[in-house]
Amino acid sequence: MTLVRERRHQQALKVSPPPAAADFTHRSLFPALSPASSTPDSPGIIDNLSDLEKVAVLGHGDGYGTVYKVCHKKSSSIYALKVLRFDNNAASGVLQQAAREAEILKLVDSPYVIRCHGVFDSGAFMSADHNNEGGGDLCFVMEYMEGGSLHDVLRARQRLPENVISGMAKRVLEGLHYLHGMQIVHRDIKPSNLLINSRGQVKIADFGVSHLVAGALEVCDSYMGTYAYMSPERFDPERWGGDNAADGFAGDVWSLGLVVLQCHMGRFPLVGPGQKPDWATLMCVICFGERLEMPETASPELRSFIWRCLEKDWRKRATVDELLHHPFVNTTCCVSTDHELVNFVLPAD
Ligand SMILES: Nc1ncnc2c1ncn2[C@@H]1O[C@H](COP(=O)(O)OP(=O)(O)OP(=O)(O)O)[C@@H](O)[C@H]1O
Repeated sequence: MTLVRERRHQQALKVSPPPAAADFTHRSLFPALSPASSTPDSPGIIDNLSDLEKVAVLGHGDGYGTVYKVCHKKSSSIYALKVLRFDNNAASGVLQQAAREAEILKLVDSPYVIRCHGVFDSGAFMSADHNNEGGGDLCFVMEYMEGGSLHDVLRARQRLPENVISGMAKRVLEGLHYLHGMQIVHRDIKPSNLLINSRGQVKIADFGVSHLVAGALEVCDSYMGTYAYMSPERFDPERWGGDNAADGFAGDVWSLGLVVLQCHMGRFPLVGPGQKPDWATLMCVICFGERLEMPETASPELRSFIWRCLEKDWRKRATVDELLHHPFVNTTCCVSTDHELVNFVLPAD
């Protein structure tokens, strides 16, 4: 409990940005990202941000980011544009996060992970909305996911039926399998980072806190993502033997298990109904509490799946490979097809 007492002052659900890195400035970040790149199968090559027209605001991130629905004027294709705005005082941790997201997005190419069609470092796009205070924008042109996030779906539907949960879980596992194969640990799997399109495809988004396990992009070990979905070994590495390398993959599995349980229960599972998950409560439940009781309303397959994900000792927790063979995501009659999933998520008006 000493740890709880020591850290009780940290009430926010977000980890603070890492300390400033001496050599990480606007100068070293932005030139590395220009010019924008387009993938070969993008519907139209996006040469310039002025090719895009704002259609609507899709959502806001943690204070630095806004996501717009945009139209590519030449091809009439629709994209999502995530704009991260920095002023001259932007903390270097935020710049690191943005650079990390850009670098990782450039590497990934999977039907289970959000596709990035280009990264721009211009201030032009936001200049109509904001006073130009000498800062800059980092803009990610991403595929547009019409169904929004799983967070939006849960807000509208509360609980999801098991076939929809298993269909979603299977797709997220495929995405994690791909990312982990690239030595990328996501570190922030949560409902608002799982997006759904009009074909019923579920894709992993938001690489702000992702982490390449090996290689030059391993820039910050202490920046870890949202507390609420954080595994015991990431919350309290000393007690649970976290070492920031091997356990990283297991941490993504824990987060997926919590998301799956939340989809079944219709609320965040680690605190009581209506209770806010503050830091101290989460610490107690995740690091010191007993293993969660599996809900009796769930099928044996679902209970077993969640049980294997929420094993507190990361060395005994299921791997993504094991879970891909689990009956919960492999019983044909129970796993929703893309068609069933999209009908549930995007019901006809
Ligand atoms: N590619 C996309 N297509 C459609 N909607 C999107 C897309 N990307 C993001 N959104 C919407 O915009 C919202 C904000 O996304 P953003 O990535 O900025 O932050 P977040 O994931 O909600 O929060 P955080 O900053 O904590 O990660 C999402 O919750 C989602 O509803």
